Amino acid sequence: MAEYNRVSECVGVITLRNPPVNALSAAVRQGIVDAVQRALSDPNVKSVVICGQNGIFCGGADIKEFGSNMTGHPLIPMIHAIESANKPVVAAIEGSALGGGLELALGCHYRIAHSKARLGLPEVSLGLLPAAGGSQRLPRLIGVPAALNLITTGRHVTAAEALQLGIVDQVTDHNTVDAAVKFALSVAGRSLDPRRISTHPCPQQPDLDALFEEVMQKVRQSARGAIAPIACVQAVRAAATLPYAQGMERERELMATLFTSGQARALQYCFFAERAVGRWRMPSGARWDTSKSRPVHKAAVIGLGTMGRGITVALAQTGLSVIAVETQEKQLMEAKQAISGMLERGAKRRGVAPALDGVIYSQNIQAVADVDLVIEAVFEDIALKTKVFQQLSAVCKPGTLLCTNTSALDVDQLASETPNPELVVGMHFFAPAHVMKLLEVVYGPRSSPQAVATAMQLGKKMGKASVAVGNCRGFVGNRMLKPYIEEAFFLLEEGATPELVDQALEEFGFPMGVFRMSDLSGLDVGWRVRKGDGLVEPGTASGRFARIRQGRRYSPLGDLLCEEGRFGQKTGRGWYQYDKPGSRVARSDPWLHSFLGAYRAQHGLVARRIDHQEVLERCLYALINEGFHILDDGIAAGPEDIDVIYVSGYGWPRHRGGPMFYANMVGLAKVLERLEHYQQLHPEVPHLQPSSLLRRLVASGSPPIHKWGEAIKKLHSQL
Ligand SMILES: CCC[C@H](O)CC(=O)SCCNC(=O)CCNC(=O)[C@H](O)C(C)(C)COP(=O)([O-])OP(=O)([O-])OC[C@H]1O[C@@H](n2cnc3c(N)ncnc32)[C@H](O)[C@@H]1OP(=O)([O-])[O-]
Repeated sequence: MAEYNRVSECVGVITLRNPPVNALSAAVRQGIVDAVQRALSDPNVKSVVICGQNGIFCGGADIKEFGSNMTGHPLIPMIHAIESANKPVVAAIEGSALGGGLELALGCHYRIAHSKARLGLPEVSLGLLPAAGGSQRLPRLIGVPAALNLITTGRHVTAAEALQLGIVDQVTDHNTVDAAVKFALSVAGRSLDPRRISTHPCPQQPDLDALFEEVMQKVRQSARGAIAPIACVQAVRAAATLPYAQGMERERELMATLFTSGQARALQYCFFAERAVGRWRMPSGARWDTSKSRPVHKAAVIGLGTMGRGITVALAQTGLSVIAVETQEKQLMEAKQAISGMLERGAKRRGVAPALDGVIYSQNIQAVADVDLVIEAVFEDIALKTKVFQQLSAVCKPGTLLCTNTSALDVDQLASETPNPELVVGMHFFAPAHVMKLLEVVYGPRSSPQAVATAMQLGKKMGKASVAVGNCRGFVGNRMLKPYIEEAFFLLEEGATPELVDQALEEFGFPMGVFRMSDLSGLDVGWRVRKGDGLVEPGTASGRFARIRQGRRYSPLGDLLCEEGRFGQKTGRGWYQYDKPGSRVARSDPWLHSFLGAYRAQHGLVARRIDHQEVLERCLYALINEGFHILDDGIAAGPEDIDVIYVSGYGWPRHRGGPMFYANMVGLAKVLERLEHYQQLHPEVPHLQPSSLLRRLVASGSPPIHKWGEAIKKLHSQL
């Protein structure tokens, strides 16, 4: 797991070998300890180089070990042994040096990085802190402000930035190990005292208290309840104020509280879930590893509204050539200007040239004749989309993949309008499409595995968290959102205010509560859908029966607001009021409160006191319950798929792992019991009726989330 060789007569080279990222497993740690001992005890060896195989230095501690009882040689004394060695040790950093990998490099006396390498301490994103001395060495090396930035954000820096910050001593464009060996030879015999970072004091910093106070405030605000970023600040503060040994003790204490926390478990679950969704599978048995994607060199986007523009930018930024089609000249010109602006701003941020020439604009759908893939992003109207699909089928070369960016329409119905339904998939982007991480790739019963593989591959290329999901109303994300929003409406009827509901959800960790979110996305969107579903009726009727539609409880509150022209931020009025249309600062609206009072009086509803716990249970458990239905229906392949969708597209707090992980943490029996409780109180609300999968999982002993897959399979086979 760590190979030892002697090169150039007198340099001991230790190579970490633990594919794919040379994580510091127990075997690797033992290998390093043994190899260091060998190098130090060999009188012919004058200096040592540590590197990693396959072009990657080290991805850090082995995260898979965290779930079990960690055994083997601990990391901290291993790094200490390297730092206190009496021969120079040089880290040769290729690929990545992350977390424990960078901490290992910081224990070395010198660091040489390849120009393409990335370095960082991303432990915070796993709910941890750099607890192998990283929180104590990095501030000593690069100063408190820069270390705070890196450790609290977990961001990866380029080799160039690492050089500028003083993290590495040299950057090379050539073979890093050769450069490190050469370097190691050149420093052999030099005093190592100034190179032992733990012996340095932290660089002086004026107004240390004010700095920490300011950073702590900022971190608390952005952490939204996550505890690791706060512990990271506390650990760096220890580095700045305490001698090294005491700082290490503080680092250990803080890590101990984080390590066993539910948040760390949730964040590490998210890390693996994001990778697991790439290994997609369909109910037909088609899978990621047996389905070959098609190459996509040229793509087209039809319809250049908000979504189409974002999709065009996302495609162009991957280096594809894109034909952007909009039939109206004025809209085309406006879209061109907007897309160019987005490309320019994005390129500036990333320090690259904007891909302006990659986009060709056209008013004519014939222009897409030779593309490999089309993404249709016209208005959400099945008749219009059907027409576009029929045109595309006539125009495109054989084999072109036809994708629809719909948020809820029937992908299979669209597919049936084309001569080749196997070439049709949904690509559900989230606004703004060039920014939001999530992409739902929707397969219908006739979509070919190759079409799914191609859309998933393209999503990956665009840097999206792509999740393959089955075709149903709302797919996964929006289908689960429906009961969540409905429960929020019902809570208003029963006595809550938008402020109370939003506060409960924001304290839980959502960036915005359901009402602030609706105001942002526009209340008219849901109104249009409800009208299409025949749910909207004139708002004059009163009493309980006026609130039953299609046999189930219905709240017309959202419709009534829309009838008043209150569409949210864009009209300056919605569930809140805003200074002017388009303004983002939501203020409580006395009109809304008296409107709610009058509404309750009209319908004979008596407002009662509703607390945060009820808000969370009603909204979140209703959403989770729908997640169980989705799993039972085979629309999502596993709980990870649902959780990745919610964390990357719906603002679910990452440190709570996603709705299904959260249900697992709360306890399935408790979720079931609360749903049963609310269902008894509200029998006319079907989405509070516990899903049969949830019941079956509880009856089979509530297996842990990583075993649900097996349980679902077994439960299905018993039917
Ligand atoms: C006391 C301890 C203190 C210490 O401070 C704590 C730490 O170091 S905490 C650690 C701090 N370090 C981090 O947070 C770094 C986390 N890692 C990364 O950010 C990326 O993996 C990396 C940039 C390295 C490569 O990106 P890429 O090329 O796109 O590749 P990819 O991402 O698709 O991964 C490929 C496969 O490797 C797997 N795997 C990866 N890392 C680890 C690991 N550490 N362990 C185990 N496994 C790991 C990953 O699951 C995947 O497996 P699979 O079965 O194929 O799905």
